[in-house]
Amino acid sequence: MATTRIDLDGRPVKPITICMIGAGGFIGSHLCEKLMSETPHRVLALDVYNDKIKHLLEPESLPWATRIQFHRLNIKHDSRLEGLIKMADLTINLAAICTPADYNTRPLDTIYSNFIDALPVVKYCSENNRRLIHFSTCEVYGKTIQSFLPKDSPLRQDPAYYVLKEDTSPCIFGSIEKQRWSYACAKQLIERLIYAEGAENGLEFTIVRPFNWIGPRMDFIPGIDGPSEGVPRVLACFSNNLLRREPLKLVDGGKSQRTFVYIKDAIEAVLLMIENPDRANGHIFNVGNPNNEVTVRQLAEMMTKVYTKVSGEPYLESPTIDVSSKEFYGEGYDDSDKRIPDMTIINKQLGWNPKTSLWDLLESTLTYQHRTYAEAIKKAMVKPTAS
Ligand SMILES: NC(=O)c1ccc[n+]([C@@H]2O[C@H](COP(=O)([O-])OP(=O)(O)OC[C@H]3O[C@@H](n4cnc5c(N)ncnc54)[C@H](O)[C@@H]3O)[C@@H](O)[C@H]2O)c1
Ligand SMILES: O=C(O)[C@H]1O[C@H](OP(=O)(O)OP(=O)(O)OC[C@H]2O[C@@H](n3ccc(=O)[nH]c3=O)[C@H](O)[C@@H]2O)[C@H](O)[C@@H](O)[C@@H]1O
Repeated sequence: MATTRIDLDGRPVKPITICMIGAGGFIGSHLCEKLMSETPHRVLALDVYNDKIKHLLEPESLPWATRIQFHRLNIKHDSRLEGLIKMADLTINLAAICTPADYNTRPLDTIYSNFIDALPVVKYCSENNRRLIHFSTCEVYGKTIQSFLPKDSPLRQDPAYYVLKEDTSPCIFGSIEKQRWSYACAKQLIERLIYAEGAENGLEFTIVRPFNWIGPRMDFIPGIDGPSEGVPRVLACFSNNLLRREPLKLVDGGKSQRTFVYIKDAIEAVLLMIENPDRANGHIFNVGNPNNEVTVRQLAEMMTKVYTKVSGEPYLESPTIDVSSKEFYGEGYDDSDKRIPDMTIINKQLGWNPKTSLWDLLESTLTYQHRTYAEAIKKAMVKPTAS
């Protein structure tokens, strides 16, 4: 018998129905796993694909079979959307094009996916008085103020110029021809629309700004479970290079900095938002791990060390190679220099803090990558490619 769940204020948590749009993706699949295995909540899982949640949908004998339903639909044009939102107490919208390689090469699809396609979701929630948790991105902060200071300015050491805070930090993007920022700008505008729906029409909303969540099932390995010319996010790119024993490509020397958080830590934060509406409604939350900051070059070096450990394969002589962003992503690329989340608001509202170090999260993730892909890659590399 499942024990009754208690919220942060000691009150019993009532089982709810969640309409999860984009449930078949990286974050959605981990969120569905958590909800099914640890809570009594029900999930209407909406997505175009369900490969990453198939293990939750079959067989019928699974203990949670009656609590999760998959609906294959594209929210761009599907009349079932409003009905599914009305059937649920809460809608979580994860649907997006969210791989940087698409932002400057498919800017229209990126803007439509991250702004236009989200409009009906917000409208249906507001008109039907349904709570919304919307996934934005830490990319809405763009570049830090520090990155515009003179190289030798002592102010560069002052956190006020680089720590990113939900209620005070500006959004600083590159110029219009830097089409990389099509995604972040679309996310910013949907945030502003949601915030306005809250202010003017009383929409109960929470906005999540993930700071580089990484773990198993993130994106795809090109040529194995995704297009061979596809360019996924950095974890999958570097995993692919390691699996194929190729040098890891460092865009513009890998100087950019990121903070990475383990997907399983981040999902705990989302569950707290789900089960503590009084503490989460009306808030924007940074969800990241400020203690896990590395440059991309340091990430490559650490992943190489961890991979050698989990695979038992020897080091490569030249583990990395520098490439220009123009060569790697094409015209219009630009980058965030540094992403350190301020944790004040999420600490105060939800008492959440990440636990897993970068080394540990890479060890479990690369163990998964090696176990899942090593054989398939070996076969693919032996088989001559079709001439
Ligand atoms: N993973 C991260 O670290 C991270 C960081 C910042 C922001 N985010 C945001 O979190 C959300 C989820 O990210 P993710 O990493 O799980 O990405 P993902 O690409 O793995 O998942 C997105 C899912 O949405 C689905 N989808 C997209 N368009 C759709 C449509 N029109 N109709 C139905 N389904 C559609 C896709 O099929 C996919 O399964 C996105 O909004 C993304 O911008 C993620
Ligand atoms: O995950 C997030 O929090 C957000 O950031 C990501 O943006 P970014 O971190 O720039 O995406 P990656 O593709 O993971 O690139 C990270 C860094 O690694 C670099 N990189 C990537 C791939 C590679 O092979 N080599 C390499 O040097 C990129 O240039 C960039 O500086 C994506 O925009 C979204 O998932 C999300 O909005």
